[in-house]
Amino acid sequence: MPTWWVRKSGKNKDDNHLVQSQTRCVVDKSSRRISVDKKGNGDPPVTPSRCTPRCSREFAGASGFSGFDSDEKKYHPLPRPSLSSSVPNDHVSGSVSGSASVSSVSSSGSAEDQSQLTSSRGHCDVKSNAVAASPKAGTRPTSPLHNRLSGMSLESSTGRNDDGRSSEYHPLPLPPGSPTSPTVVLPSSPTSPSGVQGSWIGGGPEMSPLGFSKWKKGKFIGSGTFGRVYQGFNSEKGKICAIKEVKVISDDKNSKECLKQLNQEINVLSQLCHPNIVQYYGSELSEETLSVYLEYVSGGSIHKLLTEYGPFTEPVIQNYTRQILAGLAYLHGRNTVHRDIKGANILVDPDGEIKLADFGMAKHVTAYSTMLSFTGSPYWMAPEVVMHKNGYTLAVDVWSLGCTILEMATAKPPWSQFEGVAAIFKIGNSKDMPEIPDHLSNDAKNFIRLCLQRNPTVRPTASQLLEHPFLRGPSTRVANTSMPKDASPRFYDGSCIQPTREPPYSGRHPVFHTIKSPSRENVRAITSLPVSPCSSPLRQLGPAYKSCFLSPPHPSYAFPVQDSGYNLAEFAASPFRFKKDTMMEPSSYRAQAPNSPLRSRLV
Ligand SMILES: Nc1ncnc2c1ncn2[C@@H]1O[C@H](COP(=O)(O)OP(=O)(O)OP(=O)(O)O)[C@@H](O)[C@H]1O
Repeated sequence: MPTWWVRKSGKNKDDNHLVQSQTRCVVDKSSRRISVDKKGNGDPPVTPSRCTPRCSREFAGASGFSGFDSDEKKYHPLPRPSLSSSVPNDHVSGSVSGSASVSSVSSSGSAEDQSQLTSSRGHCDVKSNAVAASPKAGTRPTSPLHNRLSGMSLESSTGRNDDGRSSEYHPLPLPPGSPTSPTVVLPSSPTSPSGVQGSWIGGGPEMSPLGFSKWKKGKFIGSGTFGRVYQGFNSEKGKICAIKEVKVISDDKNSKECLKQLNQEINVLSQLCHPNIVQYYGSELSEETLSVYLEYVSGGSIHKLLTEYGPFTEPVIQNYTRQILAGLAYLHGRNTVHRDIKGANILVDPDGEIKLADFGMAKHVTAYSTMLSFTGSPYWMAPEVVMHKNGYTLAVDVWSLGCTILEMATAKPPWSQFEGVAAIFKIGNSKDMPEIPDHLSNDAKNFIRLCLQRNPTVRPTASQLLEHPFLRGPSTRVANTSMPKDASPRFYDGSCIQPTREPPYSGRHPVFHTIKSPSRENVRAITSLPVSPCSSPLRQLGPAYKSCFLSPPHPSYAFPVQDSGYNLAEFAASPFRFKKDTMMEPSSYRAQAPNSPLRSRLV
């Protein structure tokens, strides 16, 4: 069994070692995720996006728990828990200062992620709703984190304190778009003695009358790189949820990283509402843990299904792919990139409905920003990510989708015959296309090839791919038994709401092609040129590999090689064909000398 497929714990240890020692990339314990941060030096300033009707809600998620920088010298804002002590009303409202505090801690790519997310929401006034929205709004919590972070042990497996008492919880925010969605946002607290700034996650009447969380933690489902997942139960509504939990341990680097990831997930998910994206219900901070409450998807992940039942048939692949794309089109329509699309992060409910999950890597992209961090799971990673170019776009998800389709067809990801660094080389520095199983239809093969084009600017967008014949073929009709019953976003109790920032859905089925994909202008702005191979993790491998740094752009950046029997030109000529971006034409690239200053920071 190839090492990539072994479950996380303890697997690929040798491989991890190899990657870490040779490339200084960080490879997680599963070796399926690599992270390389690059300093955001010289980044253009992030311009806040315009205020939308949902901004106040977004503040609740964004301004609260503001992320953790891996740089130990910097402050690490933590949620401000508990509602126990009083606070003057003027602290409860007003334009949020959270973004400022976030920005102040941002220097790495990861922290920059946070600041971008927050900055984009940073100019909305939440004053008017603040006090009215929550009965608790007139009280300001003290931050038990101050005590906790000075070294308390936080091990508990029950979700309750070891003495049996419940922790104090944050009220849960209502789902996005809720008319009564609370908008209480507290300004950042002064820095605590432990050097941690406090801020508050969300708010809302999701506490029981006694002040305890309505959510009860149930059986353990599984653990990921950044936390443990449990089943949960809403004691008032009788609804099941998934609880993603991270322990808050002071002065623990790992805990901070996990908290940062979970906060990232909260920031992104709290703004999303789509049938093919796992629904965010709320989050709470107790004395010991940060918990995120999510829609429970009982079927498990595509990865799990593949492990248990083997490769999927083409109709199933079609069906799942279409739903994944629907979720991606929605996400990309909000200029948000998932960055970690793979079977393990795509859940399936018992009806075969797909839910994109695990948004810990997701990031909002603005026209003025470039994505600088190198993060994700290597086998599903796009070449431009592997090569750590000066910016990449929503197109990275399309590449990963192509890899996921291959994963569904073969029960293993592309390049799985290669280990660690070798796989990274193959993806980033070869012209090779991963093997596509022969048994797939020509439509399927063509679809995969379109996704796996090395030049991100010629990759079709998610919306464009929804129109591809592969998803419209006869087998789609056979397999299409579980399209979302209702494409409208939903409250956590199942009722539907209309998205505020999205083109309205018409009727019972989503009109996905109306979702506006980011303009090519934006893509240009996002994608900084030239290609900068010097920032690639491959560069860390030393002089022996330097020849690759001066390589001209791959010829494979041209339209992909034709597969026998399928007329790719026909697809290229179709109305939804994407345009080539002349900005990314090979002549636009400038080679960078291998001894140019290294601009990336590998952690
Ligand atoms: N909303 C959910 N409903 C049901 N199960 C879930 C839900 N979210 C996650 N899980 C399950 O919990 C386990 C851990 O998920 P998590 O997202 O933390 O990690 P992962 O995706 O497996 O790995 P990684 O974090 O490395 O990508 C997985 O088995 C996943 O299928």
